[in-house]
Amino acid sequence: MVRFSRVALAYPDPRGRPGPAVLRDLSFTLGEGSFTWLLGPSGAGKTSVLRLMQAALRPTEGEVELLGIPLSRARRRDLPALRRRIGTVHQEFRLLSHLTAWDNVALPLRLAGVAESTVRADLAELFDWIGLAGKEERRPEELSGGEQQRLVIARAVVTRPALLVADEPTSDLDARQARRTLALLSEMNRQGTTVVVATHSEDLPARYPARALALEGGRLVADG
Ligand SMILES: Nc1ncnc2c1ncn2[C@@H]1O[C@H](COP(=O)(O)OP(=O)(O)OP(=O)(O)O)[C@@H](O)[C@H]1O
Repeated sequence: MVRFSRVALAYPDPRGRPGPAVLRDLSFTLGEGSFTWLLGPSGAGKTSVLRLMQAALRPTEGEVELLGIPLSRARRRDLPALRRRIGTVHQEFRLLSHLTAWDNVALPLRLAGVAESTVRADLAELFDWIGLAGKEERRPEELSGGEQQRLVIARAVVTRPALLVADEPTSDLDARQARRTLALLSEMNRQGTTVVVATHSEDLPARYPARALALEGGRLVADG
């Protein structure tokens, strides 16, 4: 499902030359249907790993294979189709403020050309699932932080991605909302989606025991 083989990553410096390596010699495999925590202090490289998992970047060295596709061999024009099979939940919500809750979640389906009758049926079910039935016409600013985050999760899973990647999805939420968000992610996992969640919280992984990859200085320092 996800395979990193001796991956190194360096961002370009302001002159376009490779800067220092922020990921080094990273190798691991995540099986289909697995749930994985990605742990490590700020700057350890968690977001960079997730950006590789979203096919938003290619590694400087080594290979990243996503859903059976090695990024080194993927053509640029094939990447959008691959990215559509990967759901992402970011630190910042990135909801579109001028659209209603309903239209934010409907957007990925409408962009994919899904019939409006299917959109209606799928979204009605999703709004129930995230506990936002009755708030479909609100704009993001009229929802609480926890509600907005659940909306982001609905938007990430509405296309039924094979892989769901979440970067600090609970960092701005209180403990109750954080647990609720995690419950949605683990429910997706129980239904077969491969899930990866980056966090620097120690509390959440203790609550949802699963494999944990720990990064420090761009290297894998623990896997268990
Ligand atoms: N676009 C970029 N250009 C240059 N360097 C970057 C870029 N993005 C991240 N870095 C550097 O890469 C290293 C790893 O950053 P990354 O964001 O992956 O870590 P992180 O573990 O997700 O941190 P945090 O928990 O603070 O989000 C850091 O030293 C950071 O400064």
